[in-house]
Amino acid sequence: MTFSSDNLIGGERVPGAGAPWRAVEAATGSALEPAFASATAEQAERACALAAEAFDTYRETPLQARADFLDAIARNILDLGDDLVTRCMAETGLPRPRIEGERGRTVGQLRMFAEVVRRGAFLGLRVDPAQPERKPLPRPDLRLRRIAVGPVLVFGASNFPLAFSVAGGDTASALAAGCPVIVKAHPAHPGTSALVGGAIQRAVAECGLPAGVFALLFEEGIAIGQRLAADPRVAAIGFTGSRRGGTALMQIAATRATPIPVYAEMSSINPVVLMPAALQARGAEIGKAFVASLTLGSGQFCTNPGLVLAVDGPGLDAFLAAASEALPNVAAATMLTPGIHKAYCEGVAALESNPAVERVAQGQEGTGQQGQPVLFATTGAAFRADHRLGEEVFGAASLVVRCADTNELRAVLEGLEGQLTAALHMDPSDHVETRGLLPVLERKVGRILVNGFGTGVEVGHAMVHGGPFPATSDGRTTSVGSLAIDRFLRPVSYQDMPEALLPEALTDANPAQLPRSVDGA
Ligand SMILES: NC(=O)C1=CN([C@@H]2O[C@H](COP(=O)(O)OP(=O)(O)OC[C@H]3O[C@@H](n4cnc5c(N)ncnc54)[C@H](OP(=O)(O)O)[C@@H]3O)[C@@H](O)[C@H]2O)C=CC1
Ligand SMILES: O=C(O)CCC(=O)C(=O)O
Repeated sequence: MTFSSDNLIGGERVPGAGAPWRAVEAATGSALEPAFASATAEQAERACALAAEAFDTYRETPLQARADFLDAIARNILDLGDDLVTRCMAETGLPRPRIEGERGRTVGQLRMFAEVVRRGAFLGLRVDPAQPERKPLPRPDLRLRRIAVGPVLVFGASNFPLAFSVAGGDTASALAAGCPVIVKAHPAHPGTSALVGGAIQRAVAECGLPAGVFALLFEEGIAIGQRLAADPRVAAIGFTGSRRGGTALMQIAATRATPIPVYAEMSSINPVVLMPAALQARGAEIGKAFVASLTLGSGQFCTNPGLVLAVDGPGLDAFLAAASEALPNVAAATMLTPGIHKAYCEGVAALESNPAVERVAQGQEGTGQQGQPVLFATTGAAFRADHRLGEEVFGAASLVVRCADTNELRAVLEGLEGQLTAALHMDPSDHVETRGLLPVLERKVGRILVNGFGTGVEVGHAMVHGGPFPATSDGRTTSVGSLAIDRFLRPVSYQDMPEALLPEALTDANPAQLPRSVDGA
């Protein structure tokens, strides 16, 4: 399979400059062709200029045309066929079913946003007709719509090379909102990024859109990403990755002459709360299911269950026994990058050396860049006394906290940082006790789920994949599901604007019959 390793800017392929670098085959560590060269400062500047130039045209494209564009991207990604799957497997070490499933999710996500665009409800149209006779003062005519915020900078994630990367949720929701997108490809999967970027670039041309609607820049390092984040033409940033990277971008965005929002998804340990009746009835069954979720994708999910909380007793013992039986059967799996593998090994070593922590079980030993799954346990008191025990170890490691009673369990929850998810395992007789925990969980997490695990986010209209800091930089929103479009929209109100100058959707005729509220109804 051959493909261009050039940056994609303004409908053209533009070779980068500087020392060439190559993708690494995750399983073997060997270099993969072709060589990539990082984008230059001038190329970043050009991508921003073209995005700004395209903005006013793109945001006013008819909704049907914008939806067709999203559908065209989906089609072009599928047309890449097995070339995309095999390259992605090589670069990430993730198995075929996972990559094929993720491709389906990516394409489905684009099509969902196409449908959202066609329906038009995202525009949030509101009309308050004038009341010239109102006393003591007449009321003006007010009409509101939401417009796109401007060019959006997206950082592809290492752990979801398709669904959270070049054509992932951030890109799909920004394009749906009417924002041009500049992607900084993750250097862990540049070939995958090049293939998907080509699919988007072709869709831009096929749909007759301005070429600045999409750009893809490669970089091994952070200088170009930081330059793009600081560019005055960039209006918002989408990011999935480390807390360090996310907070660095938040800092850049907040200290620009014109600060902009950063939607960064960062670290989360996703508490799993095992309620007493559920534990007593099926502790062993939950233990087995937990191991499956913990080790999925070598644990490289931000929704990975990194913390388990329960009141100590025979039910928890049964859970631990089942998990300890299942875990040694799990093979070590290749991790995404040497850096992520190293960080995982260091995180595990820190837990191993903590005197308040015991290792309960581990999976099979790995070689090279493979991560060995591991399960630890500690007490509620120890967990509350040492904040390091609440830090994310990205990979298949988890910590069980034996709580003395429900009060201690609640105190542990109260002490947690913001999280993407919390999973409750409970039976009907646990309802009263669980009700008492819900206000705490609502304050701490973006999604509360019952009798399951958070890995494998459903892409839908009622999904929240977000949460208070540090799970994300802005807990008021989501990066998965149709609500993600709200991040890239801003309301504009038109007061006493002549009908001839109003956006079509706000005219009395409303020719496309888009949904809108009148006087709040
Ligand atoms: N919560 C989550 O969803 C995820 C968390 N992680 C965590 O992140 C760790 C590293 O994984 P990785 O995916 O490489 O995440 P990083 O945050 O290190 O990198 C993500 C992207 O952001 C860029 N970047 C990183 N730091 C900066 C910065 N200071 N300024 C500008 N750009 C920056 C990277 O560039 P470049 O690589 O070129 O330097 C890369 O393109 C993992 O071990 C894990 O702990 C990772 C994936 C998902
Ligand atoms: O669990 C999922 O499906 C999504 C996880 C995720 O968003 C991530 O790991 O970055």
